[in-house]
Amino acid sequence: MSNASTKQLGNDITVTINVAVAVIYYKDKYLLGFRDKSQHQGNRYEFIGGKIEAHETANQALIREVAEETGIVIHYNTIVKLGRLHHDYGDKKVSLQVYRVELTSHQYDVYKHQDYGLEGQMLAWVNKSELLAGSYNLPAANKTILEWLRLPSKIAITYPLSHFSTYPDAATAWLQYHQAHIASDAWVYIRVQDIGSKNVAKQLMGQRPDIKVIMPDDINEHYSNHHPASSHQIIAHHLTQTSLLQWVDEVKNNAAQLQSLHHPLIVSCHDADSIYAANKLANSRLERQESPVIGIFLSPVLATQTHPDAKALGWETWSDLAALADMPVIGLGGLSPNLFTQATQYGATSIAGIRQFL
Ligand SMILES: Nc1nc2c([nH]c(=O)n2[C@@H]2O[C@H](COP(=O)(O)OP(=O)(O)OP(=O)(O)O)[C@@H](O)[C@H]2O)c(=O)[nH]1
Repeated sequence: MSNASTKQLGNDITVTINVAVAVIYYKDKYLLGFRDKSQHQGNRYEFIGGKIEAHETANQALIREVAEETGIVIHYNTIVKLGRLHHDYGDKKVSLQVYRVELTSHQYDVYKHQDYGLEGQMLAWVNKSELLAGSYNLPAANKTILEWLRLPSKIAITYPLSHFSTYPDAATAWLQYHQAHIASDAWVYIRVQDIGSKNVAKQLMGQRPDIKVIMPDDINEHYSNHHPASSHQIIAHHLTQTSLLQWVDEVKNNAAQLQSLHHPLIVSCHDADSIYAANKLANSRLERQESPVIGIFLSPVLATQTHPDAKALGWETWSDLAALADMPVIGLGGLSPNLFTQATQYGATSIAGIRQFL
């Protein structure tokens, strides 16, 4: 990997600096460095990282930079790719390759009182909630990284209404079940497919104001315009693979519709082509300063009861596909919450499901 790629456009030569960035954390504590005022984007906090040298992979650069700047050896830690993003600071263009690195309790104990890094820079362990609330002044490109970090480790998906079709009143049964079973403050993808379900979705949000909701994109209008009270609960919109590919094909009206989605997006992908489409969408939204694509549901990892005809990818193929994505990847299909650690070893930032996640 080259540390700088050069693009010539007429007389305008722009150099992009490739940077490896480590989001180092232990439980709710996140490690920030402070950039000296003489540096680019100086007098701001940053995640530990630096330029990728010509002979290095991003991963190698990450391990080297973390060791050089802090002394922490992360060679044996699980390193999960969060995403890649480009940012033009005007005076400099950067391409950040961002990874999440969870420290062991021993590593945290050793380094938690280290106030300065090995290059003399100030270090700080900060609370995740304050970091995400914007309490620390970071370079502008990091805004998207903070959006990615909002994703929880587990996401629940609701049952389809048809799951309750044997009940005399399926909608009431659906509502009662989800109202009682969703964990507090959980992120829930309310997968509603018809008008009747949309109504119960609204009722569920009313009964459970604590939950953060991922909504199908086609009912954005419905909720934003008619239910502003519950719209603060909508944390992201979901885009099916079909809608995503239609966007790429620039199907009539679809692009405009996507621009009208003001919340972050989570998209579904099942193959490499759709992941490339998701990358394209993410890039375009970044350039237009629209809210970012914060994740991909990549499925099915394993065989599922809900989609018995879909061929499972298996962890190895899933992992190869996840590596292509420029944003966090959520494992979906045949998973249970206790597979989270295993999933991270294959590159998942989060896992999702219906059964056992509710
Ligand atoms: N380490 C780090 N760099 C970041 C972050 N966000 C961000 O935009 N960058 C940008 O990525 C580049 C980092 O490379 P660097 O730290 O080696 O660059 P530098 O020019 O400050 O270092 P140098 O003095 O060695 O040339 C800088 O342009 C910096 O502004 C971040 O969270 N961490």
